[in-house]
Amino acid sequence: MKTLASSMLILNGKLANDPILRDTIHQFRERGFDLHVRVTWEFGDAERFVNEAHSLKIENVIAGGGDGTLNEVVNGIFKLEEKSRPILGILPLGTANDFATAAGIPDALNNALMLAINGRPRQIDLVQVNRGRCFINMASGGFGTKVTNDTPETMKATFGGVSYLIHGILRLDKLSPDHCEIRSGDFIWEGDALIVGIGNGRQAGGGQLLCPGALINDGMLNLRIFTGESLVPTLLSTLARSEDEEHMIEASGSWFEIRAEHTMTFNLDGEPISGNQFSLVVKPGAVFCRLPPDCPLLK
Ligand SMILES: Nc1ncnc2c1ncn2[C@@H]1O[C@H](COP(=O)(O)OP(=O)(O)OP(=O)(O)O)[C@@H](O)[C@H]1O
Repeated sequence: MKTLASSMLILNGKLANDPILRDTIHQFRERGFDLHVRVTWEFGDAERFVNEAHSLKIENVIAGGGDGTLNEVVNGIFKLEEKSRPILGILPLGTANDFATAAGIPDALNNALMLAINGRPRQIDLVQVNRGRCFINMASGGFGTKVTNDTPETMKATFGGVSYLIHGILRLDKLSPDHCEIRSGDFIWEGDALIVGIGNGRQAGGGQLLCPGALINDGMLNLRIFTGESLVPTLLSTLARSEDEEHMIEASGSWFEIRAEHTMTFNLDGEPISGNQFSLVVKPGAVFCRLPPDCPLLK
């Protein structure tokens, strides 16, 4: 008889007491699933739990939270020796869940948990930044990043994903474009970037479709730059027409380098990183992830 694979759910502590989640986990255990749960309290916990799962030889590690929790779990997995990396599962419980949404992970808790435990594992790319942390979904810079990083928790709790947009519009006057140079192979661009999206996945910042053609198993990154010196008119036209070619630059490559004279902030799956030089390199097929059969992010 085939034994069920063991799984560890690494749950963001903000969500630990949700009664529906508690019920769902109990139901899975009653059905015979070997499901361990660990709850984080702060940054760093998720990675420690990944290490624990690895030493217990647990097959599936499930990120239960938003994009930030997913990023921490992915980084924990990436640091392990490639051959013994556990399989990633995703239980989207955050405010935005940008990666999970674009990947077609079901909203219903029990369906998402079943997929995370039993779905078909697919080999997907990660992206390493400055030879350090990885992201699975997207590096976004400029307007979108400032908004995502500054959006207050109370606003997220009240308005959900839309709060990023509301908060951004409320503080338009304080935002300015980033002057930078971006290159990859033959591609080189220098100018004022309003928003920079470099995607393994497709959307960031609570539903902003920055890299609509990106795939997570093609060994490539998709770049989209929204340009403009005058923030308000450009932003408004960009929001109104997503195919505004005059203000949009696109490229793809297996790596990108970005240089800026001033400090720029990039948001890697929800976690900010600041500096004036960034190198982004695809790590092809770095992790196995359980995804829906019709996942739009797979080629
Ligand atoms: N118990 C906790 N309470 C508050 N924050 C926590 C806790 N445990 C971990 N964290 C931190 O929460 C951040 C990740 O949050 P996560 O992305 O999962 O949720 P979110 O912000 O609601 O989601 P989203 O990014 O989709 O808006 C990480 O920086 C992590 O270190």
